[in-house]
Amino acid sequence: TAPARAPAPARPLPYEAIPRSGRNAWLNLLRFWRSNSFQRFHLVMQRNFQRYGPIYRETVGTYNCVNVLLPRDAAQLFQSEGIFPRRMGIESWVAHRRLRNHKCGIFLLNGEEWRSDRLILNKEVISPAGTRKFLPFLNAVAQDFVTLMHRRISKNTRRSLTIDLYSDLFRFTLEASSYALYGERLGLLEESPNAESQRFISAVETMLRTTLPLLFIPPGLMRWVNTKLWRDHIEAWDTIFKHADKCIQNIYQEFCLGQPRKYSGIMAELLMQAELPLDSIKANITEFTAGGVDTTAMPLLFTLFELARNPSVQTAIRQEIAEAESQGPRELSKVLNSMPLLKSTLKETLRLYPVGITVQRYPTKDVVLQNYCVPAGTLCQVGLYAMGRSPEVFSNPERYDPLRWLSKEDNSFKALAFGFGARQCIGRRLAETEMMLFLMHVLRNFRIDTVSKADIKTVFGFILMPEKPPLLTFRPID
Ligand code: HEC
Ligand SMILES: C[C@@H](NS(C)(=O)=O)c1cncc(N2C(=O)c3ccc(Cl)cc3C2(C)C)c1
Repeated sequence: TAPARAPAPARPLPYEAIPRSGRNAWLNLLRFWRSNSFQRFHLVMQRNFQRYGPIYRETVGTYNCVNVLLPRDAAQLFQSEGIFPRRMGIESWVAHRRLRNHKCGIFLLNGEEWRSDRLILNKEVISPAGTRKFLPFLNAVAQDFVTLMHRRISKNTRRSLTIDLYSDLFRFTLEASSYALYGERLGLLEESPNAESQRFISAVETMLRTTLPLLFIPPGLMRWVNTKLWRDHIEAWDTIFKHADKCIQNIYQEFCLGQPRKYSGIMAELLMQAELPLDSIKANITEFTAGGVDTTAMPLLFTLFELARNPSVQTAIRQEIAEAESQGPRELSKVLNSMPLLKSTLKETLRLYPVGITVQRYPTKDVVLQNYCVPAGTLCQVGLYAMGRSPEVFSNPERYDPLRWLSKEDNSFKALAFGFGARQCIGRRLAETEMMLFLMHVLRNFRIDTVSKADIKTVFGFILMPEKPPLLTFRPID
């Protein structure tokens, strides 16, 4: 008898056979608008994966997208992204740039324009050499944050401080990223932070909040649908650009007076290299200034909360910091590289609270996802929030356990909070370094506790944030 043949691999099923959430696109959009479920987009996706399985198609208004959950499907998307990876654009942002005749930064660019800017910016913003140069600047700001907290506690009769750290964290991340970008201190960690920078921080919040409802409306319509929303959006953008322009003017004047001898931040390096025209430097530095505030503040808040309700993890990290310090004075990047548990803690926070809740790509060639044939050019996205909490991907997903990242398990394509490949987050090293230094100094000086141990509810406001910021208690370690 003929040898038993291995069953031929099942021919991929047609695209039309992919399970679909909700039939009518416009009905979906209406439902979304009415129930304001944009804010629960991450939870809607998680429920859809539970209902339809690891792949499903969604059509909301004009937006049609294939959603995937598993690491191997993310890997497939990465393989088919081509040399000009593309995400869904944000029309309301591009509309503002056109309205004001500003150039776009790499977040909004595509194709050759994106690639040429990105390759030049990589050298100063994300390369190990670039990171080593701005690292001391971030360290100085992290130390000033600890000084600020000690100053506040010393004013208390009790030797502790229980506060909502929300606005302090925004001041910290803006102070740190601005120092790395412009080589200038804004003074946000002083007693009376200056009002202009405060206005900038709230403008970024307003811009992000008003971006969300505009995401799903065709650009031509948005001005008429809701003029207040559109006006607030544009006004917030104008404040953001005015602030960035003021910082850029300061450093540009100094630069024209004579080239700074020592490293004075990313902007100065880009001016000196003169590989990017000034208006491109401005467009990108503005994106980095605004993109470096909320994105990095949120994971710090979530990490402090999780360490407060997981005291054994907090103690283990404090132990690791003490050991890293006990090895005598070394270059800061070496100290950070000798704290794998602290690095895994950031990964664990971003698993449960991914700032960007999805990674999107348009595959440049047909791709097979979950044995369905997905044609080139179809918008696909990896549901990071659902993946991070899926028992199919992580054992005991509800447990905050940084050690899971240090086990010999295969974690490839599981830590996608910064995206992947040539188009991954360019601020990744700045954000990681900023958060590592902040936590190293804060945990070495304070024990963190939290009033309530209950899970924090999250809302999606273009970035993932807590519905209500947790109250945290800081106790100095003598
Ligand atoms: C200083 C700026 C900056 C900071 C800080 C920053 N980002 Fe980004 N991020 C960007 C820019 C710019 C892009 C677009 C990169 C591109 O399109 O080439 C981006 C893109 C991304 C993407 C899409 C990547 C992809 O593969 O499509 C993700 C996800 C992301 N960031 C996550 C994060 C997370 C998580 C944090 C903080 C914990 C963060 N970012 C902090 C600037 C920043
Ligand atoms: C939250 C996440 N969304 S994502 C990219 O995954 O879809 C994200 C990750 N990294 C950076 C950002 N940015 C901002 O917040 C922001 C604000 C204003 C401007 Cl001018 C530019 C930005 C960018 C896009 C840099 C956003």
